[in-house]
Amino acid sequence: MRIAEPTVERLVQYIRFLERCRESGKRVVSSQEIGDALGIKASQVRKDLSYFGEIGKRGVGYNVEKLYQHLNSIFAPPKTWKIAMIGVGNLGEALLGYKAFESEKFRIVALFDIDPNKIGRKIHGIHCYDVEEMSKVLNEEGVEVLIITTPASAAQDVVDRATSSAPIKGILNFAPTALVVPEHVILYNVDIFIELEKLLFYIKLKERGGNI
Ligand SMILES: NC(=O)c1ccc[n+]([C@@H]2O[C@H](COP(=O)([O-])OP(=O)(O)OC[C@H]3O[C@@H](n4cnc5c(N)ncnc54)[C@H](O)[C@@H]3O)[C@@H](O)[C@H]2O)c1
Repeated sequence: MRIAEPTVERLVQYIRFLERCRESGKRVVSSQEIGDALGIKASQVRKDLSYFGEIGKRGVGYNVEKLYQHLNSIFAPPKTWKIAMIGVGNLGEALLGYKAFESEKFRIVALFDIDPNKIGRKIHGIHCYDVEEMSKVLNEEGVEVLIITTPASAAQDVVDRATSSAPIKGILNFAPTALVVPEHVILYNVDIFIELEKLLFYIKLKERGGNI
């Protein structure tokens, strides 16, 4: 089943919101409440959730636990994805310090860098290896996903080396460069500046009453 990217983003938001509901002991939630908390129309929430089968009753709301388990089962197969990060500079370290990485669904098991001051050290509790050891470590650890936070100039080379020597399935790339990856690898680019440009564009559009 092909799910549009904005839908996937909303589903992730629903899961996060339901996590908060579970933590606070809330048992039932309505599409209106979910929508209000996330700034999404209740009709959109109902549409998204009905897409995966009827899991709520009209007028009664959704059982938080059931909906949470249901949405999670769409996203995370019952395994912990092993991730390696390549390039542990300012951005890499900031990401490693981000609480969301403490998850049952994925675990960063190895870091790689070329900086002798980082190699052999633990950063946020994770061992940093020499990038030259990448092939060996990726295979030993069973890494399937890479996060690329190297300078743009180094990204393609590390990706080529990793994908040609280990069974990598997906790459989350932060380096501002158009990476070429083998067909079996899913590449996802994250660029905060593109997001910011988009935001500024829409602010301008709104200020002009919808006209460019
Ligand atoms: N996508 C975004 O929104 C976003 C935001 C900020 C930065 N960036 C990009 O993320 C990347 C990292 O930014 P930063 O500020 O952390 O830079 P940084 O210079 O602080 O860190 C880069 C790290 O990569 C290491 N490195 C260099 N060459 C390497 C190689 N061949 N193999 C392994 N490691 C290597 C360096 O030693 C360093 O630790 C850059 O490409 C930057 O443009 C993206």
